[in-house]
Amino acid sequence: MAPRKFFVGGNWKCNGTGDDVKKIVTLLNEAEVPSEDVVEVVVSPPFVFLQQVKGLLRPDFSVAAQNCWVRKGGAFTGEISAEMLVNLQVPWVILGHSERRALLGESNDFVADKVAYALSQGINVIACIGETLEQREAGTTMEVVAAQTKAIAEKISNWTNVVLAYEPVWAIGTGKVATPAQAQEVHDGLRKWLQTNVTPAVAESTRIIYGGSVNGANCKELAAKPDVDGFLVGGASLKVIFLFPLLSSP
Ligand SMILES: O=C(CO)COP(=O)(O)O
Repeated sequence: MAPRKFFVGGNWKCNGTGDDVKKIVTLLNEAEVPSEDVVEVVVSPPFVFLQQVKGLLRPDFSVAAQNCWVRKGGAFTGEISAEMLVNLQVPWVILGHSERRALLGESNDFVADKVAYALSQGINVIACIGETLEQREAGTTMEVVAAQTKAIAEKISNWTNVVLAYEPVWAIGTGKVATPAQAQEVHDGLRKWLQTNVTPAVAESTRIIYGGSVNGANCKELAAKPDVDGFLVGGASLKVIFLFPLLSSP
């Protein structure tokens, strides 16, 4: 089976202005990085900048939306449908980010429905899962991420276009990165879960990426772990320096 291609996602979250976008994209475009055969780079600006980023960004990088509606579009004020992303030729979407799960009450089932619907429309999905600090301290990390993954697994039959992003909530935006051993333990557990509950082939081919306070200083050690297939970077992705160390790994 082909090795899993390293994946680097930059989640800009709810940040930036049109001018910032121009600056970041210019720097991304100038960066010398390994070929797209080796590393896949996807940046995720806020909806309103997707078109602008798409228009300016180098062709070997692609873009992701940060969310989309759970079903076909219609009378859902404020939402963006998967069909609209297809229409704009946005190939990826991030779904189930913990900020949406926690602040907007997105449940495991709701996220799973979104994943299934986006996939059905031909959009690639970065599906986010992860435990809170309380859950980690209670020793339920694997149980929590397995339940989040199970909800998705029950609603999809093809994992080809899914990247699973393990993002421990306690590590997001806190500067408190998971140790490489902690990340590897959960990624390994998730791969075993996929092996047992989906198929060994899906376990082998699905990329499981890590997110949570990743930066140029800590990414190499994390990337060296066998089950860490890339990153979903938040804060550091607004600074282009994030690319250089990340793309030189593993
Ligand atoms: O939430 C994240 C990526 O989706 C991670 O954010 P930080 O890299 O800012 O911790």
